[in-house]
Amino acid sequence: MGSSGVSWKLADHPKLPKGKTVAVVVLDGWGEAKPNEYNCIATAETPCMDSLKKGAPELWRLVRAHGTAVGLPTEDDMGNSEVGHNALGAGRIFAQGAKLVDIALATGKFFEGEGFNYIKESFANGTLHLIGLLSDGGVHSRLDQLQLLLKGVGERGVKRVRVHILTDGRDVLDGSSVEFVETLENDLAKLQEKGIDAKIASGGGRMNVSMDRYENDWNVVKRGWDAQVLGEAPYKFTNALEAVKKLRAEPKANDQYLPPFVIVDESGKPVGPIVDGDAVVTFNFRADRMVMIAKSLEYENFDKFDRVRVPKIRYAGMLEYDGELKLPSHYLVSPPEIDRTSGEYLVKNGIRTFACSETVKFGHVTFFWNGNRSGYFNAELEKYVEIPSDSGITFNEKPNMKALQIAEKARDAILSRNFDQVRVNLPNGDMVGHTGDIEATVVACKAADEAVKMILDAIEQVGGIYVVTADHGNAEDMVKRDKSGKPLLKDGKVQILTSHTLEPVPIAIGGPGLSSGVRFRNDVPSGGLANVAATVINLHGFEAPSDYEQTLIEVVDK
Ligand SMILES: O=C(O)[C@@H](CO)OP(=O)(O)O
Ligand SMILES: [Mn+2]
Ligand SMILES: [Mn+2]
Repeated sequence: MGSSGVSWKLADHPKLPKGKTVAVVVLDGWGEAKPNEYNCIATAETPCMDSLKKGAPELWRLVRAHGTAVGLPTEDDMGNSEVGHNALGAGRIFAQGAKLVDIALATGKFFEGEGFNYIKESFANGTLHLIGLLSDGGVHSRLDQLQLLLKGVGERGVKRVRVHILTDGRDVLDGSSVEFVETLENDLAKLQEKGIDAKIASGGGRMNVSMDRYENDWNVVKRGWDAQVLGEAPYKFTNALEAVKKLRAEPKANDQYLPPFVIVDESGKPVGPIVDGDAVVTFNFRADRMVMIAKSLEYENFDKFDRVRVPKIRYAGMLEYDGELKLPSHYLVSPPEIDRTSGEYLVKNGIRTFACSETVKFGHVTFFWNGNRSGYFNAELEKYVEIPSDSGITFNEKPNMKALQIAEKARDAILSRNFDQVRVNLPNGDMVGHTGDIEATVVACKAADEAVKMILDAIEQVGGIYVVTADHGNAEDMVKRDKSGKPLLKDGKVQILTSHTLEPVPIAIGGPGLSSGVRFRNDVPSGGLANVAATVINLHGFEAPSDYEQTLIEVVDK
């Protein structure tokens, strides 16, 4: 037993040997769907992934990657990277942020906790600012939760509310921002009827304003700061609906990338800069794209950009966004406590681990994989490598991204024989899929397939084992469909789907180091991403902890 009372020692697997190099490849946004013109994976040349599927039927299968299989509230919730990598790494299903906030709101605990009491102190003399993604996508935030929050603060003495909206178009259809703003304006009007001064104060597209992640581009957060805190932005409007409609009318405009704007009164003064004595809530529950803004709002010493004026505020996150950094120090709902992840077990059993991706997904194979924990468990046994992503472009401009460089790093790590597990995330299908550019997404899928090939070749050379899977769907379906599966039209054109999907994802295992007789069991038909951890632990020659979701493999005598 360790000092924490956890017994970290894993039992030897009765049949599987230790000492094989295991490559774990996560294709981001790579689901399985019928081939058709909107399935970029099927359209793309992907000889490597095709051969895994066709080559060994007992070593290829599908696993669930959405809804309750990954801890989301309902089966209508698409998967996403956070919940997907959490499940892959943790081997168990934890109720995720979306669900935890739902429960806290339903039971009323939301309004009784430390975080809420803290911000409430500003209600009498200050303004409450709510900053977050205005969307019902359910990946980072949900509109109905924002509505309940607004109603709740209205009933608890708030006098002045300012909402700083970030438009989506990534987890929901492009163009849907207009309806979301209309809905929000209605809710604010209800508060106004009760005598509460409630308005939208600023806005901008999520990829352009505030929601950067993994320090890819601090300018994104700065643009948000300027609009939300300083009340400065290149565009000024007297009303948010007009703002979104006018900005969308620009050629090539798109909800994800709307420029920052502020709402001003008749005299041209911004209606809601953040000032001393105010309270601020970032209402996204998901962590990755809130860490940077949280730092800018909370840290006294901060040098990522010039904040110009730093108001004394009471700030709370919807959730705690980084458990290691204790960031932010106040939050409304406690995050899932994801403990005893496979990464921690394996390192404590001597498995030397290498993990790599490019910036936009680096935290996925490290932070999310390790249960939302930053840093190493044991720096002597682990190495995490981040390849800088391109910034300031949309990824359809360079759909190959850094797939090749990631694969080269993985190859070198495998061939060095210094690592027992070499884990990567290949972002292409997802990041390019989110742009809605079908041609570019086809190129992206080909690039990801080539990267997989390079890693599998290296595994071949060292006599290792590979596990190739994905975290959720995206590139396999690029069109919005009706219930019967037919593409939905709007103004005579199909509606392009930029979001993730509800599709299952493939998992393939193999390689010269795989013991003969290993095959997928057929008694785990509804297996999901959380079953992968036990599978990988087995392939390293150990039995998984008994409370992990069961392994997907068995070893039959041959
Ligand atoms: O870009 C993101 O933040 C989400 C979509 O909102 O994608 P992923 O879960 O793949 O990171
Ligand atoms: Mn993903
Ligand atoms: Mn994505």
